[in-house]
Amino acid sequence: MATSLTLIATPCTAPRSSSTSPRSRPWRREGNHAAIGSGTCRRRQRRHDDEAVCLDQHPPRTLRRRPNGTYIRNGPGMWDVGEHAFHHLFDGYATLVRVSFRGRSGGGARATGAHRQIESEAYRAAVARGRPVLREFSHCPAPAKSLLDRVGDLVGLVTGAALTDNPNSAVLPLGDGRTTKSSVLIDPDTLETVGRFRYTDRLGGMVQSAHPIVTDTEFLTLLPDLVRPGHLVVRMEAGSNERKVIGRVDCRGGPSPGWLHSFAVTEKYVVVPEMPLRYSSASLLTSELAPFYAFDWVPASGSYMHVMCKSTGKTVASVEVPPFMAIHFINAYEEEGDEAAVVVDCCEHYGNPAIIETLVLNRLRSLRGKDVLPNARVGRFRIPLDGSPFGELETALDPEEHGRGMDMCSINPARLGRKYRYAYACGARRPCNFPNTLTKIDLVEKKAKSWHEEGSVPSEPFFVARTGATDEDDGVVISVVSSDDGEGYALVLDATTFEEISRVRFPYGLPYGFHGCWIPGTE
Ligand SMILES: CC(=O)/C=C/C=C(C)/C=C/C1=C(C)CCCC1(C)C
Ligand SMILES: CC(/C=C/C=O)=C\C=C\C=O
Ligand SMILES: [Fe+2]
Repeated sequence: MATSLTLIATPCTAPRSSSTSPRSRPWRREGNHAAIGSGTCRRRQRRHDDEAVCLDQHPPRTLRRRPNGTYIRNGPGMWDVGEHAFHHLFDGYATLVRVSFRGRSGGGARATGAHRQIESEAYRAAVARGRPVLREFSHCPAPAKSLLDRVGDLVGLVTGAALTDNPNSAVLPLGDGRTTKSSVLIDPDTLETVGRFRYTDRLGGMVQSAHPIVTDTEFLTLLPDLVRPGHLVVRMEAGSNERKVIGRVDCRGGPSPGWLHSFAVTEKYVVVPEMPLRYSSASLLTSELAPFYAFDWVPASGSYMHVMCKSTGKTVASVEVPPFMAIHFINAYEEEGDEAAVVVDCCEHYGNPAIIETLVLNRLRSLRGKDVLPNARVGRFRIPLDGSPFGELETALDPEEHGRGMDMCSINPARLGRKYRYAYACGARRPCNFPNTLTKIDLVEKKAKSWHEEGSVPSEPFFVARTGATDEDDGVVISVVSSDDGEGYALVLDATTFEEISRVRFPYGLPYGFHGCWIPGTE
């Protein structure tokens, strides 16, 4: 049986029934894929199946770092449907990109690539009707005209059926090697949408963190509770379809939970962030946009970090912290001793939600070369475990090291929840309106090394360890790049030196995308 993968719908996981089997629909490539970096829309028709692509020559010293396996990346690749053009980067219908590397001992190497739309119900309905039908990140469908339809709309909002199931953020292989969890199941070879996941529990959860943490043994995620403001921390064992509640964290500020795109874990704890960018219940109920789409920015509500023990479900620390704005958490670890604490790192936007507006598509397309990317840093929280009411937030290294911009991070997964040294992220070479470098951040030396190519927009640098590696940075970093001329390639960097090993050219432009995963090949 082919390995299946989980695509985590962002963030609506409401299971939907479907009358047509996704398999019965031939794949079609509607709309266009706009490489946001170049601002061009490439309308060349392409089959979804493999296109021959070549690996550039490798300098001999890098041969032992040649990857062997498949990289799959997800992201919002289609921003136009019918006459409708989406407004925000996060609205686009999910597009998968796959690059399969076949390293050969003693010489050559080959790689093939493919891309394909995910057939979520949101995507299928939009294609069928020639306009978006469900609520996307920045788009609310027009309210129904008749009273009956309005009742239908309200039911849709309450049950979550009106919210998107467009899974445009992450793609995760489940640790059980058996099957996949979450809303959309993907065949990693053909990228075909092969089914939908149904939880067997009754936790509901219209909305969940876009970045569940998946290991060989478990799947951890957070479910926001908008009725009694708080978060459920839930766990699903590998091989099970049933999420179980570990515990609940009550919100300390605001009328609703903070947006939780991602979160962090240590070996013993789950860290639940609560930032002032909070779900807008009014927006969700009235289907009207809030100042930040589905969110309000409520600085007066405060910022907090909660730490829950994974084994007991008890909240062992709940501290107020300086205001913060973070979409992505990098990693966390425990510090023992007299001053026991949990250290949590994130891509922090100086407590400023402006990054959300920066990602509006017409700004990305029209402000190229203008220095309008808001500053960001590696924000390091220290959460004391001695009952103190406050936690600290400091800047982990001089942000000039990464051009005062940073987001879209990865680490060596072997360091998850443990003390670590290296983070990989997209950084900035200014002036720019979007992260345009790949950066390797050394959190011990407090230095960064960067890769940059004029006019190119690289996506998240994804770390893949070398088989048998023991050093934290022994491996490669993979990123899919949209180049200035609208073309696209997958880039492989040596994670130690951060020098280029190879690039795999796609014979056509690729859309910008978000997060990827790695499926090791057979040796
Ligand atoms: C891709 C990414 O980073 C974020 C995407 C976020 C989405 C699609 C969020 C959607 C929504 C909420 C966060 C709250 C409920 C409404 C809805 C618009 C589905
Ligand atoms: C692309 C992005 C932030 C860039 C900031 O500099 C965030 C994407 C989030 C999706 O997962
Ligand atoms: Fe993300």
